[in-house]
Amino acid sequence: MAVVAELSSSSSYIKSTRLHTSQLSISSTHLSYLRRQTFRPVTRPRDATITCSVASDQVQAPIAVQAVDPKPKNDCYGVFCLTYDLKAEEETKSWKKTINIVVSGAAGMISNHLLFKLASGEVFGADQPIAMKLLGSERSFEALEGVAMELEDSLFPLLREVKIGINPYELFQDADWALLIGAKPRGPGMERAGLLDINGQIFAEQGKALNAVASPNVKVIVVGNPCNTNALICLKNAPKIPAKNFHALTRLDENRAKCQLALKAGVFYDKVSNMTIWGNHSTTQVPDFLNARINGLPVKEVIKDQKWLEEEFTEMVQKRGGVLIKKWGRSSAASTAVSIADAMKSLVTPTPEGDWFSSGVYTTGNPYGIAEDLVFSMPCRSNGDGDYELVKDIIFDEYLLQRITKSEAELLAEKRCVAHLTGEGIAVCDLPEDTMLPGEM
Ligand SMILES: NC(=O)c1ccc[n+]([C@@H]2O[C@H](COP(=O)([O-])OP(=O)(O)OC[C@H]3O[C@@H](n4cnc5c(N)ncnc54)[C@H](O)[C@@H]3O)[C@@H](O)[C@H]2O)c1
Repeated sequence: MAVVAELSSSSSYIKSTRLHTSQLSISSTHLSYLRRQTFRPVTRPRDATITCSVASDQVQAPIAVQAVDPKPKNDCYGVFCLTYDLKAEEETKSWKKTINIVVSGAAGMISNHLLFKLASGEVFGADQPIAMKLLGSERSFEALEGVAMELEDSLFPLLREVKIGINPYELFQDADWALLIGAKPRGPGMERAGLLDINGQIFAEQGKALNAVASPNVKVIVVGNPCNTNALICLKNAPKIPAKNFHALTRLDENRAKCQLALKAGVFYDKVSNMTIWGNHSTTQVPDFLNARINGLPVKEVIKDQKWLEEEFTEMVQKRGGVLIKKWGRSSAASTAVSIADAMKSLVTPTPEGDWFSSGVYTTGNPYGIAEDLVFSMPCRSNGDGDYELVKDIIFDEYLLQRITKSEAELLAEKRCVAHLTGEGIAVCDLPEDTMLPGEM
């Protein structure tokens, strides 16, 4: 049986293509084949949609390719303007509904690793189509095009749509996930308060845009620093979205802590579990060796060197980012991207029995006595539906409580410093000290 694909919107498109059924099936490999071999536009298309009609067990003819109204500039990028008709595909029950993922700072170093992991299916699985909306700054627009070109050339079967732009209100439309990475780095001589203000404004604006146009159950992971307070600003500006849906990324810190414990204990790092990072993603963060386990045993039963745990280990995790900059000449990007993918996977797959993961989440209602209305890294578990709950059976000692209190004080001060961005009045900046981000020297 032969099927026909026709494009009618523009003479610069291939007008008609005949395919044999052997070339068409519902597998991602074949969809990739179709994209590669059949529907490649002659010039960059902006005004056509391809509709594929396929049955679950066999291909149904014909494949109709419909012209649609011209789309506004940047509505889709290049080959991704040739979108498959997902409704028809969903009828086959072979493909899941497309997930809309927004990535801000998409032309930056972290995104350069992350986007390709997401598009390959690593987070959501090999049968989950995704659409990517890439948000950049005005300055990075050309670079965004470069990123989109690389995504085109990667021929990812699961990547159904790519949009690039600089307007969050356009790109956040119906977002299921928002990975907010884009932020300004702290410049020479800039006070931490200055960084809080300059980046806080970005996250206030993006919170408003999420509130206006994203899916009401969008999951938001804030990576751009200072990420805890940026996440707080973002959620305060998005009252329609549950505060619980906002996360500040502390997974990289958790991964670093696991690695150092494994190294000291002489075991492979998959033997380290129950690792909590408490508090702020700054040098006041607290890697919790009291509750962590190695081979199922409390860390302190395996690593008996309390001084190393309290001093060397803690400081090593807190300052790992700075040491890496010294070696690399730039901040960690690949391992940060890995940790973002880990953080997402932790929310969409059930947490292994007895284990947990760290994430900077909203403190209101927390069982640990941490001040309410902050975004604070705490131990979480998920049943894989995108939501999480805080872990209850945690033990504390004086050392741990003292450290947590210090990080809490820092976050309370950061919150006062951005009151003008959270709708809580006039900002008063009395930061206890100019602590650094883990990636600063
Ligand atoms: N939470 C963590 O664990 C962690 C780890 C590493 C880095 N970070 C932070 O992540 C952020 C990004 O790091 P990177 O290495 O990718 O930086 P980068 O400078 O390579 O990229 C940042 C990108 O964001 C863009 N950008 C700036 N303002 C924007 C805005 N308003 N909207 C959209 N895009 C905007 C820039 O043009 C740039 O392309 C930094 O704030 C960094 O401190 C966090």
